Amino acid sequence: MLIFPNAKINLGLQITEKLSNGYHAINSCLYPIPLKDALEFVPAKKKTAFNSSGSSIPSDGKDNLVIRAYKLLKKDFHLPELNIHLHKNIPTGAGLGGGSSDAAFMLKALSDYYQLFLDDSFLESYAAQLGSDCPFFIQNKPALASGTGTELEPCNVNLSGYHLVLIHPGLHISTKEAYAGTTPKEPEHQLKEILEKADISTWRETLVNDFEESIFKKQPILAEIKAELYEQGAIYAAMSGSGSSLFGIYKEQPPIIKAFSQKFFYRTMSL
Ligand SMILES: C[C@](O)(CO)[C@H](O)COP(=O)(O)OP(=O)(O)OC[C@H]1O[C@@H](n2ccc(N)nc2=O)[C@H](O)[C@@H]1O
Ligand SMILES: Nc1ncnc2c1ncn2[C@@H]1O[C@H](COP(=O)(O)OP(=O)(O)OP(=O)(O)O)[C@@H](O)[C@H]1O
Repeated sequence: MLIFPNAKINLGLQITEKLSNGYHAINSCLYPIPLKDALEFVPAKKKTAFNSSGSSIPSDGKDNLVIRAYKLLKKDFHLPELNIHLHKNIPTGAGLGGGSSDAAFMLKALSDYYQLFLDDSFLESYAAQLGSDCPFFIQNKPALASGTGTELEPCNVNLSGYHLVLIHPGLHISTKEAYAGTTPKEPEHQLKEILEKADISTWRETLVNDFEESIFKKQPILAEIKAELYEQGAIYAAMSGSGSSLFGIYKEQPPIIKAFSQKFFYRTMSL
């Protein structure tokens, strides 16, 4: 079976409280974008084997999230051994949810391929065990995430027809460290109101990623990239997730920003 896990961007990210378990309560809209990995698996005659190609995956000392997703289902359902290949296109540690997406797509694909007939809420409960961003990729539609990010409700925001510029300057930011550097606070604006009622031209003033303040202080290049995205005509620009990717949303296909396209991961896509 061959599948194409896509990435996400965050539209707004409000960090509202530090929880007793060390996690943080957030409000954020997760929005799918057409930047994809490729993931293939076939039944194996011998023990399960995993290999990957494309961009590198820094080891975090644990199994790859694809394997962790497979083991999670195998524990509860009788699944055969597999040969698995993952081709990475989505930069890691980039705030794009690439690993989370790979894991969620693996759960969905195994349920389909082996006819487990697991519904979305069941799959989301498995995904939540793999990471805060994982459940979103089960339904993979614009969603308002709250709690630690695993509580999802549909978000009626539609960016079809707009163009996106995505820049990853190659800074791998640990999500854990990013959260540790923030100061939780009550949000000034209701995310749902901004996204579902306010015109996109107002987002620049109200749609904030709370990670930016602390991360931009440590990595000023990120603030420079965001400013240049606006300089080039973005209606809205921000860092995605805990970074370090930045994105700009444009009405028309924007010019290539050569200063960045020649040295960073740089993609433009239609939404
Ligand atoms: C920044 C976001 O990507 C926004 O979409 C997510 O909140 C993070 O999702 P993720 O990368 O799947 O994060 P996880 O792998 O679940 O958690 C990594 C680490 O980030 C911190 N973490 C994560 C989520 C959260 N709501 N509060 C946290 O403090 C915890 O220290 C956790 O150990
Ligand atoms: N299939 C995978 N793809 C990418 N990273 C993986 C994968 N499996 C495990 N990882 C580990 O998970 C870490 C985070 O991966 P992921 O790409 O989800 O985070 P991210 O890009 O920072 O997205 P976000 O911050 O939005 O969650 C990587 O640094 C890597 O060590």
